[in-house]
Amino acid sequence: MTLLITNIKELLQIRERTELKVSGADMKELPAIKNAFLLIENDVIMKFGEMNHCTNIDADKVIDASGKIVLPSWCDSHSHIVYAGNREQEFVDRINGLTYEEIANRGGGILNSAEELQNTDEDSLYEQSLKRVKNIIKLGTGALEIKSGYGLTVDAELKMLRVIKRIRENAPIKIKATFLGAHAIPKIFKSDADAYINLIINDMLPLIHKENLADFIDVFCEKGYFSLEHTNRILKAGLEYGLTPKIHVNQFNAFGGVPLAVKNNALSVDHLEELTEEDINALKASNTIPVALPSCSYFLSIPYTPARKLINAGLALALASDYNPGSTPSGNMNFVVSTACIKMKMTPEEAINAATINGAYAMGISEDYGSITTGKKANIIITKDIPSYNYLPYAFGDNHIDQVIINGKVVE
Ligand SMILES: N=CN[C@@H](CCC(=O)O)C(=O)O
Ligand SMILES: [Zn+2]
Repeated sequence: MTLLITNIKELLQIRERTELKVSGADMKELPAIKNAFLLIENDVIMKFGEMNHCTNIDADKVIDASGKIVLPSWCDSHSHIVYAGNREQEFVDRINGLTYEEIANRGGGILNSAEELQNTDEDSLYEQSLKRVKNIIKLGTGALEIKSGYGLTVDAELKMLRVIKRIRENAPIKIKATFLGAHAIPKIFKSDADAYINLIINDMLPLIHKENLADFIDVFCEKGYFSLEHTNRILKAGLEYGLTPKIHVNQFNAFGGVPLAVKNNALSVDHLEELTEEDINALKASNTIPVALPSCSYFLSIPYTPARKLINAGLALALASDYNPGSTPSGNMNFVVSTACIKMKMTPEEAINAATINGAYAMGISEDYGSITTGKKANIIITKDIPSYNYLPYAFGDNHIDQVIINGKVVE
């Protein structure tokens, strides 16, 4: 099956297969071809170039993209899209003056979602979550990382990870799974956090390994959640089972989590609303990619990750949604890209790089996803007729997507 897209106003994000991420000043460049074509064979990008080279191509299906921009689909490297119910009451409580921290301290927050998930059966959890996944595919997401972390018991963490596995088997997009048993300390372990950490290491990890349910390990390294010592123990235990670290760090407080993550060869460090010079220096000497989550900052009214500081220091930066019921009830990567431009002063080129190739890097899949490259997976966004790619983040409230192609097939 071949699919030919012709008369593309601008084909964005053309890269060599060896370019696994884009860093520093290079993020300002978004290699593109104007008046282009793109040929897809089965699920793979076969060929592309200027329209005047589009000769003698006999395709099964042709899409005329006159006036439209074509780019790789979004690679969302941080989500908690598997959850039960919602936390709209906490949203109203925050409007009325409570803080995220106060809500968590009185047993709400992550523990609230955990209780709801523990009481939800696996099929219902799967249905609720798959609906959200289908929704974000229509919004242009073509690769997604999904975390556990709303289970917090052996059974419920396994239930979440099995649901992620079912989504991976049934949704058309690329899915990576992360074990986040260390998302919060359950109430019954409040006065004995070490006992919960032992449960994660001695009970959860071996079972997850046995069923091959996770690619990565995550910890919420934060005051009131998991200390540096806890984080170090859990990451090391995960590494023994072949799970690469990707951690939540510096959301509210910076106290050494970033250098610790780097020491443990973390693939990514996510959040970073707080950031120190020591953190930047640690990242500079590493392959760990920082990941910013602007929708979370927007929703909680907390500081935005200082993107300019990171990029100006020569680092790569990825953007992700953080889709979850508490701090970010949205998985819309178009909003993420706009908000990064508007609030974090990223240029459209930087934001698109951060949400495609660098997002793919933050999931360890940038050899196959995140750019227009011969041989890569044909996961593509075709926009509506828009003046230029700047218009995507500029007109932030509108949906500019006309069609989404996943594995070479148009999503209905
Ligand atoms: N900060 C930790 N975890 C999630 C939010 C969890 C929640 O509030 O349910 C995040 O990345 O924002
Ligand atoms: Zn998160």
